[in-house]
Amino acid sequence: MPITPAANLSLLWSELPYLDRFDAAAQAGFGAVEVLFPYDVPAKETQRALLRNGLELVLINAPPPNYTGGAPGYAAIPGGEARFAHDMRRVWRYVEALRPKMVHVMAGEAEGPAAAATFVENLKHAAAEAPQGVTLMIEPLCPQAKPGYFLNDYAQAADLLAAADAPNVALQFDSFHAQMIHGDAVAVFKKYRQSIRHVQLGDTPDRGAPGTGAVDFDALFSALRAGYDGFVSGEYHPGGATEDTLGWVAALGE
Ligand SMILES: O=C(O)C(=O)[C@@H](O)CO
Ligand SMILES: [Mg+2]
Repeated sequence: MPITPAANLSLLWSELPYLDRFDAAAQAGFGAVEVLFPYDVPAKETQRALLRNGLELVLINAPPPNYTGGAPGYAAIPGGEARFAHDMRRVWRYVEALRPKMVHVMAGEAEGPAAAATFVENLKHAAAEAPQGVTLMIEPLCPQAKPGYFLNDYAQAADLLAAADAPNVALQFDSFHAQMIHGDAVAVFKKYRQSIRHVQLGDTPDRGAPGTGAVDFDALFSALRAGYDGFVSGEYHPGGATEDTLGWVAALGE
């Protein structure tokens, strides 16, 4: 599969009602989209929006459904195993209807060895019950965007992936978080390339569109073209009309 651009419909076209964003993405030329939290509407409605636009769904997040104000996941919370298992049952129902290729499993707010062990066990269980063809993703989130979040470093993610040791658990690389955490998103991409199965784009420090901040996108896109063949999703705050921020789609292919 070549590099395929995708639009994150939780951040792009956020001024439109949720279901209208699918139409806007298709009109802008996208064939693939991702949605962080599709749980506020029945899966059938999202399914219809995908179908009427011929769009492929790349990724959804594992709950919490109440992301705005709710805890950012339970996978790494010691004692939260039952809640995690309950959440995953809901995720699988949405996966069955929407057929995303990937599910980002959110860790939650925690720290220390017990949290790491809990995260690994929960990932193993979820990986064993994931439908064929669905990959579970883990993603380090920077403290500036997600204070207290357990998974906040790419070396930590590599250790967790090694401990989970499952072929359907992989790393989600986000240029915004990688640059904020480690200061050089390109170096992070190259170092962890073998574990990366999904790429998201945003610039620092404000999570703006590619080209508005400090990430070296020329170098990142060269590195992607040199050996990455998955989806590359715009996950940033457009700060205006989304259509005016899509120069990265053409630049990816140059
Ligand atoms: O915040 C990000 O970056 C993400 O990719 C989300 O999946 C977290 O909800
Ligand atoms: Mg991301």
